[in-house]
Amino acid sequence: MSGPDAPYSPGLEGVIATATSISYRDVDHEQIVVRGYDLIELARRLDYPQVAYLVIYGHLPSADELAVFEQALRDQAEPPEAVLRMLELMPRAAEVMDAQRTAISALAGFEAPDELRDTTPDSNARKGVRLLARMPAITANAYRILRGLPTQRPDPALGFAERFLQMITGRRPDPQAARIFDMTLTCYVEHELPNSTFAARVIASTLSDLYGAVAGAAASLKGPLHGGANEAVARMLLDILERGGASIAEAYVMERLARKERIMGFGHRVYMRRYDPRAYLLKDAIPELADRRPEGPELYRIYQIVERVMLREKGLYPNTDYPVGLIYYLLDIPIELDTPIFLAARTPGLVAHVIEQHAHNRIFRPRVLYQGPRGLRPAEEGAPA
Ligand SMILES: CC(=O)SCCNC(=O)CCNC(=O)[C@H](O)C(C)(C)COP(=O)(O)OP(=O)(O)OC[C@H]1O[C@@H](n2cnc3c(N)ncnc32)[C@H](O)[C@@H]1OP(=O)(O)O
Ligand SMILES: O=C([O-])CC(=O)C(=O)O
Repeated sequence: MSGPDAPYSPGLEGVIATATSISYRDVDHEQIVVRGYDLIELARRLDYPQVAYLVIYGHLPSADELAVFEQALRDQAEPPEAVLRMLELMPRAAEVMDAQRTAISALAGFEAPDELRDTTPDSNARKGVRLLARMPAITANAYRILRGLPTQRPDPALGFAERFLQMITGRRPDPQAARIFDMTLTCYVEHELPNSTFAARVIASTLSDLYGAVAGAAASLKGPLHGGANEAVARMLLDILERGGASIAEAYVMERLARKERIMGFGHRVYMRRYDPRAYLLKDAIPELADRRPEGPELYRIYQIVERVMLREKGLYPNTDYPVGLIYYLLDIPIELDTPIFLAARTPGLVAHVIEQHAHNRIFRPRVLYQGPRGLRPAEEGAPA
């Protein structure tokens, strides 16, 4: 069925919008299948660059392939100076995610015109690796520039996650921080067809370029119903702490639910009544990290109470953004960087989807269920409107 007779599904719930061989949320087997592997096993056993390679190229890298890939991520880690200078012109009150998205758009201008418009898998992968390499410096320095801090240069002696965290905090991360940060990046790397990936594919389906598709995905990811939830989680946990801590956590949630407000970091279109496997994995990192900040243990108690109340009252489980909001806070990451980091980590997934869309393209152009008036006529000249 097509056109006005096709069934209408608000929010496209349950609609199969594309075929893909990149990833799939297998609800029945409680697995996130990424290029045939279980994402949770990948996050447990491999480093982020290995998984990023898998997502972009479709197979796990050999030792040589990984060495070349990591070298490319190091060699291309510095964004053009002009992009950073452009960020300096943004108002200081601007949001970091908007600055990051602006920098992504600006990077398109640094590609040779033929390369920018080239939609072949090779060219998209080349551009995608360049973008991924630059994402940490762009993301960390978007924050630093807006907040009047000195910019940081990527340290080629460090691995991807360490390099990223070092530019954010300004100090070399210890092994525990680097390992857990790396694991969060892998958990974020790819997740079937969320709103942001769909946005990227819709944009790519006009044969628009990779940078435009990723910038569009960034705009989508910013929203609190999607990636913006990790920031909202951190702010909520701190709000509960400030208002009295664990002793008021249950009442805090109950009041908000009574007002029909959403508790960020819970619920999911695909998981809805099940635990997001990434959230299940990442929650175990919290007790390990809790003592890194004086308020950490109390925040962890609040975290557990909110989770319990949400399950009891709404039957809803945490999604990935719930543990990540607290983990990033415990790692001394400024809250306004939480969602930009999610986007940086999701870059390989977005690149893979743009490659796939361009390689098997058909433009997205759905229909509507029209509910407006018909048959109206503009007023005759001189007649009252
Ligand atoms: C990495 C990610 O991007 S994961 C998603 C991150 N987003 C969030 O954490 C934001 C909070 N969660 C939500 O708003 C939603 O669960 C979404 C947007 C993720 C999914 O939305 P949908 O699939 O459209 O679910 P929908 O909004 O229809 O919710 C179904 C029911 O659960 C309730 N519900 C869903 N999430 C929540 C929540 N976080 N808090 C309170 N109630 C909720 C809804 O009120 C609704 O209840 P009702 O049937 O009694 O009206
Ligand atoms: O799949 C979704 O809708 C959101 C999500 O969990 C993600 O993008 O990681």
